[in-house]
Amino acid sequence: MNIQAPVIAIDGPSGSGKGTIAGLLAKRLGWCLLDSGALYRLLAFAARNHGVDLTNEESLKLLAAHLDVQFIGATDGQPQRIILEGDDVTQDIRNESIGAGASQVAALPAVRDALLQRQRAFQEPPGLVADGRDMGTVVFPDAPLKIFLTASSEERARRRYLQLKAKGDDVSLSSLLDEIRARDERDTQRAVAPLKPAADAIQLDSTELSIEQVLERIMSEIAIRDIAG
Ligand SMILES: Nc1ncnc2c1ncn2[C@@H]1O[C@H](COP(=O)(O)OP(=O)(O)O)[C@@H](O)[C@H]1O
Ligand SMILES: Nc1ccn([C@H]2C[C@H](O)[C@@H](COP(=O)(O)OP(=O)(O)O)O2)c(=O)n1
Repeated sequence: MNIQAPVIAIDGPSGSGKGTIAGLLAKRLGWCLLDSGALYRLLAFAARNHGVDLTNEESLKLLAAHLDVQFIGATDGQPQRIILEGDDVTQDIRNESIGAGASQVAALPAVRDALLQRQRAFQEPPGLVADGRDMGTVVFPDAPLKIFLTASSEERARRRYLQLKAKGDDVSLSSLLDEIRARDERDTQRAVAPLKPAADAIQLDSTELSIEQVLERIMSEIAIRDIAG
């Protein structure tokens, strides 16, 4: 019998805290981590470097299928690093322009298809924490725990503002709010794998919760389901 490693799927809109929570959970459980949004960001970044238009579905599909990327696991004090074609692009892909490009290429069915198996390959023992938009609905529909993490758009823009400011980026709160709303609109309205909670997802609004409180809520759901051994 082929018993697959369990998956915890964390989906939700930009700035809801998915990446932070997924990274902390993976560390606490000693599980693998899939930052699926990074794949779409990497594709947008690679397309820009190779002069591929973000509407050219055929070329983007080829680029996605051959994306030369390595995820180097988090070590104590160091987050996961992402290497594209030999270069460390961990920071370069974390800006709103690449986020918007990622959202644009992610609406193309051929691109999603080309990245599907690459995402499923992350499902390895002892388990996987996967964050994105369609982890619970499309990529890992059998995940024993699905979280749909949200927060108000104002709170998400505020979080992103503080995050980018701390990195030294020159950003404005009002344009970040506009960008977050535009991305929500594109991600929820697209025809293929739109951002929406799986029927069996637990919806968690983190607007008034700290990172630690969100983590504890999810840890208690893991304990109830007895999925982490
Ligand atoms: N519950 C929370 N309360 C306050 N800040 C948070 C919370 N969750 C995440 N953050 C912060 O918000 C920012 C965006 O979080 P991130 O994990 O990148 O979101 P996402 O992956 O959903 O886009 C980060 O700087 C993170 O530290
Ligand atoms: N599983 C996924 C993950 C991301 N995407 C798309 C849609 C998002 O706007 C972009 C960027 O995703 P990412 O999770 O990195 O973005 P945020 O950190 O939430 O701002 O990629 C997707 O369509 N499906």
